[in-house]
Amino acid sequence: KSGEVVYFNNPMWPGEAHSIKVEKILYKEKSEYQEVLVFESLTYGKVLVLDGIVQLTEKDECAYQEMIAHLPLCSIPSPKTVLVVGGGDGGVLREISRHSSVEHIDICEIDKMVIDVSKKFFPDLAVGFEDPRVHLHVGDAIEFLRCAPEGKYDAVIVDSSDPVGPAQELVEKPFFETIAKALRPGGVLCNMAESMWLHTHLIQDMISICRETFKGSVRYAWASVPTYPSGVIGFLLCSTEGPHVDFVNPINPIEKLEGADKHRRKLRFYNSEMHSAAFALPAFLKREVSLL
Ligand SMILES: NCCCN[C@H]1CC[C@H](N)CC1
Repeated sequence: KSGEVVYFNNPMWPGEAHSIKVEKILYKEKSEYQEVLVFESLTYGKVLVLDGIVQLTEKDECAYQEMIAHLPLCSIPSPKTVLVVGGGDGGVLREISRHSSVEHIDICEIDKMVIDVSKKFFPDLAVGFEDPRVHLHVGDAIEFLRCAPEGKYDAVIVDSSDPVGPAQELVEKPFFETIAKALRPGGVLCNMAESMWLHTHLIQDMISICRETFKGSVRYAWASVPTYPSGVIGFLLCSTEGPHVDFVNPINPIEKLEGADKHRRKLRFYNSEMHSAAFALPAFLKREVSLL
């Protein structure tokens, strides 16, 4: 209710809860897949919640959307064909469309309600759907990728919710194998990869699977997102066999793209320094997930 504080606790982060003060509930319905909630918060703008898990807030969504899109796309010379798995709020599409080299963007989102709710309550994110290069597929990404042509994509971005509920299968080996098949040689994957403080076992499992599945590089990066549990979120960057990809030093720096579009919203988080810094990892993580 308005004025109350809502507590987000979940088996994904036992023994702790994150709380945000609610000003006004704006939307609350059950879709075919999950409960969709939107509320106006006191200090983070509007907030999107799926099955009791914060997906984004207007105040800090820039960190996640900009990093998950530009870490992969700035790591290859001239991305042309991109696939987004999930991402129904449109924020990642908004970021991909900054890249003038991109000619075709497929997005596969399972829950139409997320798209409709974002268009109604989060126009600054849903603007991503207006780009003429975007081709929307409402359905299960497992099926979509099973049928995807071999070597079609330069980049795949998996902007998923937590692997509990609809996104469960998106961290399993068969799914990663279909992504590797759909990527061209030297193509790149950027996958949401949870919290270094809370999920090192899951991160280790994902890294092991990706090391077997992607014969290029596998690197872990992270960013600060205050409204995600433990205040950080990780990204797993993988490249397929082929032209070497150096994820740490962006070959296609965003700064050369900026200013191209006067009326486009400015970047609020990502830049080439943040890109490189994102791959610096704490000692415990390097040890625990056997990262070089
Ligand atoms: N496109 C909005 C972000 C979706 N990804 C988030 C990653 C962290 C999760 N705990 C919640 C969803």
